[in-house]
Amino acid sequence: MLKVGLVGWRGMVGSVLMDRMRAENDFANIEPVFFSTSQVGIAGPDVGKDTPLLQDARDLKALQAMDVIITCQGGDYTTEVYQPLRDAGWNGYWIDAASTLRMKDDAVLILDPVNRKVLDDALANGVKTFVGGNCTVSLMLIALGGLFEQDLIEWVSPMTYQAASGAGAQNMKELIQQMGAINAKVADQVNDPASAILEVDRMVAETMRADDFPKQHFGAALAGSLIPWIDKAMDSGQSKEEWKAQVETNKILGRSDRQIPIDGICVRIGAMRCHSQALTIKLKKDLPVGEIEQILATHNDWVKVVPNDRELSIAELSPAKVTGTLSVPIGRIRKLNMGPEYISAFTVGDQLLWGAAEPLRRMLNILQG
Ligand SMILES: NC(=O)C1=CN([C@@H]2O[C@H](COP(=O)(O)OP(=O)(O)OC[C@H]3O[C@@H](n4cnc5c(N)ncnc54)[C@H](OP(=O)(O)O)[C@@H]3O)[C@@H](O)[C@H]2O)C=CC1
Ligand SMILES: N[C@@H](CC(=O)OP(=O)(O)O)C(=O)O
Repeated sequence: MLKVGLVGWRGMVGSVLMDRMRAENDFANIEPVFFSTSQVGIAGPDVGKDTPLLQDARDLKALQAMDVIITCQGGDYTTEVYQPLRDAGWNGYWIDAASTLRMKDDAVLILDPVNRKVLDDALANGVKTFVGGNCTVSLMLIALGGLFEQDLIEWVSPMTYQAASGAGAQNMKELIQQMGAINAKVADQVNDPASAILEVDRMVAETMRADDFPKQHFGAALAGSLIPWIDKAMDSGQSKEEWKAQVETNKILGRSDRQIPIDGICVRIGAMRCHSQALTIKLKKDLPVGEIEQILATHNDWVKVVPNDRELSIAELSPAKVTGTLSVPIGRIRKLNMGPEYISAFTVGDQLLWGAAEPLRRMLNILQG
């Protein structure tokens, strides 16, 4: 039985990972050891079997006793601990949700429904470092897996609508505070059938622009508004989130030769934990929509093709419907006026499940054969 160290298990991504591992009975097949950076020595979470008290996540000796370490603790922790642990001679499997190691040559990106062969080859070649991809990238690949697998895509331009959860737990709370602050200011007028909507709108705008509007984490209004920039700025003019789309997609697919161009604009919107993406795709050839839908639908167990129908699109392609599930619906698939090889699509996925936690637990299962 593999001795598995879990770090970051009580954070937001870690909690989703724990829920999934409990639901799939993953703890039955491993010897779990829980680590913490702040709660050393107290009892760990209930996983249906005895576990040692919480160990110090910075204790290299304790970490070296693990066959596998899964971390959702974040990039700073990875930066602090990973290399010293390797330098100390630890040769176990490191499975990480953070982006820190993603572009290292000796790290492979995990998304097994899309790149199982890349993962199997890596394991056969002795790779020991496996990193979950960026949430937007992983969700796009689960949705478009069939077209990528058959090498039918010339390029993709994803325009994203990303949830508050991608920025962290505090940001999710701030979004709700913002909604509450707006409602509190205009509740009487909203409930008064005789009130003038333009006056309500003026009060809302004033509330969002006020100095005391809760925006400590986002730095701007998200409720009733949006933020057209996610992560740091790159020299290319892209945001780092936009830069990740091409480099990570091609790395997940194991393409080192000809890169598939992928570029668009990433936008934060007031959804809770589902990222949505409007995709413009140039195919390598003119395929009937029915055939495209068939290729997409049969690729994996989680993608769900939604017919390009008004009622179905509204019902199925929404963060409210998808949140908390592993389903990745894709719809609005139609030919664009630009030409027969150009199609549109719209996809939604829970960024904490396929976007973060799920690839990690599946990698652990792959290690167990
Ligand atoms: N948020 C996202 O969408 C995604 C995040 N990631 C990666 O995962 C990392 C972790 O993200 P996320 O889960 O959002 O981070 P969190 O801030 O929710 O958790 C990180 C750590 O904070 C500590 N912590 C302190 N106070 C609390 C508290 N009250 N409740 C829970 N934990 C607490 C815990 O460590 P301790 O027990 O040691 O105190 C915990 O493991 C990110 O840095 C990123 O690298 C990857 C993909 C998506
Ligand atoms: N940047 C993503 C969330 C995230 O954590 O991404 P990454 O794992 O690439 O750092 C978002 O804001 O929605």
